[in-house]
Amino acid sequence: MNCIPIMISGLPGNVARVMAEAVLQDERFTLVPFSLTGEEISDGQVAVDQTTVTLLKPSERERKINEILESYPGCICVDYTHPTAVNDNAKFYVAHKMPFVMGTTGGDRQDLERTVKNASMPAVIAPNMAKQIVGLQAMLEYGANTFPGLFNGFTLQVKESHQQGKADTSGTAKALVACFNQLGIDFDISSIEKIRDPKIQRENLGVEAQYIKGHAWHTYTIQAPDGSALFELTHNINGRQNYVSGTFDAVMFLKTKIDTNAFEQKLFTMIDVLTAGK
Ligand SMILES: NC(=O)C1=CN([C@@H]2O[C@H](COP(=O)(O)OP(=O)(O)OC[C@H]3O[C@@H](n4cnc5c(N)ncnc54)[C@H](OP(=O)(O)O)[C@@H]3O)[C@@H](O)[C@H]2O)C=CC1
Ligand SMILES: O=C(O)C1=N[C@H](C(=O)O)C[C@H](O)C1
Repeated sequence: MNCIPIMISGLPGNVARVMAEAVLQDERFTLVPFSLTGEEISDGQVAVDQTTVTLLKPSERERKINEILESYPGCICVDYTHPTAVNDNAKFYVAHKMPFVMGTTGGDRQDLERTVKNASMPAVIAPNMAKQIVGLQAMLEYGANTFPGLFNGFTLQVKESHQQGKADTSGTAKALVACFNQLGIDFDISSIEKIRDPKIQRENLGVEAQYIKGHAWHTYTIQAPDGSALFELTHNINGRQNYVSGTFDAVMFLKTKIDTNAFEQKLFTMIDVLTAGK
């Protein structure tokens, strides 16, 4: 089988590096030696293992992309960049008919969905690519759709802890809050408690030192108004390896859709990917 060319956007960022290294280890894929990055980047190239990747600033990408696509036909993009880049990057991929997996959170999510729905190629968009968390999301969505209002009047507390540099409120937490809202709980995403202080993470939460710079710990606490019932859901991810398998499943999902020309629908979620892989 020919290798699928993968362009990882977001190098030299944390997740993009993990993904690029994993692409190099996976015989299904070949790493496109270019990466969309930010305007402030100083170095023009980064090394990923033995591969030199050229970084393309927003001001440089238009000039290079046609040559890249000629050299790597069928290229699929994987975007792990920055909330401020989500919408422009999606528009860039769509303009150049590049299917993509958008792992980056934040940005204008309604605009992102509109961009993909009007595109000629499909995309997978998900705030979390860890398959077990996607499964939890699917369970909660089922519950919310099947038993709307089940938790009417209950209260919710959401705490999410991530590495200090995380720019935005967790997209995963926002997605689960939407399910809790449908279940009847009045809660606004602005009330999500963001924990970014390494001291609190170490001493209060117990995040291991090795994961302080890369972890995603979420706890959702639901209580009955009279205090007679309490429910708690926690999902803690340490490091970034847990996102690789789901990301690559999303790439293979898009490849199958494209090869079978079966994509009237353009916008897909990780629940679509998980369901297809049952
Ligand atoms: N869906 C999922 O499963 C997961 C999603 N995420 C999300 O992925 C994103 C990246 O996380 P993380 O790697 O930790 O973040 P980092 O800050 O480590 O990396 C972000 C990278 O994006 C680059 N960047 C900034 N602006 C642009 C732009 N306009 N175009 C292209 N690249 C740009 C940055 O470059 P510069 O240094 O120049 O700013 C940086 O290298 C976040 O939104 C995070 O929430 C993270 C983990 C899992
Ligand atoms: O920035 C991260 O690290 C993560 N971001 C995603 C989010 O915002 O939900 C997924 C996970 O929490 C890790």
